[in-house]
Amino acid sequence: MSQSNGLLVRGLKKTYTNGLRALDGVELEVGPGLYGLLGPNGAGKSTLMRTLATLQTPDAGTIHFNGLDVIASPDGLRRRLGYLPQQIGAYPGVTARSLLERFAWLKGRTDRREREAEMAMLLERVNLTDAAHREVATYSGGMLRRFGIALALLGSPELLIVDEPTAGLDPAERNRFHRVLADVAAEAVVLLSTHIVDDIESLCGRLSILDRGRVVASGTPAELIRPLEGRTWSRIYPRTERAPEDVLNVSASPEGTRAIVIGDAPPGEGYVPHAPRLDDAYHHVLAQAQLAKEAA
Ligand SMILES: Nc1ncnc2c1ncn2[C@@H]1O[C@H](COP(=O)(O)OP(=O)(O)OP(=O)(O)O)[C@@H](O)[C@H]1O
Repeated sequence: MSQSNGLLVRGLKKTYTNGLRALDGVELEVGPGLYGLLGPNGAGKSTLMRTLATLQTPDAGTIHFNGLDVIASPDGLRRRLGYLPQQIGAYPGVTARSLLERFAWLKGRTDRREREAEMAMLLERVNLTDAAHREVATYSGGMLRRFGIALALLGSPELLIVDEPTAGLDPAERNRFHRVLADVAAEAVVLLSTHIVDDIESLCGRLSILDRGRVVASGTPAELIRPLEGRTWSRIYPRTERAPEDVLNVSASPEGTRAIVIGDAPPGEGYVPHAPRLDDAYHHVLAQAQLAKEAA
């Protein structure tokens, strides 16, 4: 990718004052559309998102967005940025409409007609037109998330950063939220951070996996799954039997525990071919990263 197209991150490092190294040389290339950032708890996703959103400064490395040097000119990015943090405030006693209006003012929308037109368009886009006169504090988790998107989209950002958006949402709200994001991604670069693999698999054309402050894999879901094709096997262990722990992935199933292993042949009695999914590739990449760390 050229520096003038999308988000380009090189060698990004951040160590907190307590000595914790949260970013350890992050390399990332994010083009137009929806890009996923996946990683276990503590991998550094939020630190990376806050740094990209210019809310904290890195110790080293570079960030460019559409040719702009973000570290040298954070205000230049802020004008083009929408950021949806993990939590948005509840603002007791304030309706969604009036809160949106206040934020629109802050974004420089001083012309009343323009402001009203943009607000109406955004409320419609996130499906909250009918609920715009309700207090934000009375919104459900899903409505709050969608309202957060409307706030983040004020000023038509070219880059939208979304941190852990669907935790705690019911499936219908989650789908609705995904549709809004996919819609936005038709016109902007959208970076979505989560530890929910299914969200990325169903939404993102490309993704990176972050582990201990480093990007350990990047590609399309199909590219990340490909090395496992024809090499994964599964077996359900009934509750009376102990499932092995040193496998690629273990999960609960109604009949017991499902164990998934990698190998060129079935590892033993009762194993059947398993069609690998992004979840398996994710565990494989993390296990490889752990082995590489131990060998170093
Ligand atoms: N302000 C801070 N001071 C010290 N350590 C911090 C600070 N913020 C985060 N950390 C630590 O940095 C590491 C990365 O945290 P971060 O929140 O970026 O990870 P994450 O991938 O977003 O995790 P999660 O999915 O749990 O939100 C963690 O070990 C965390 O405890």
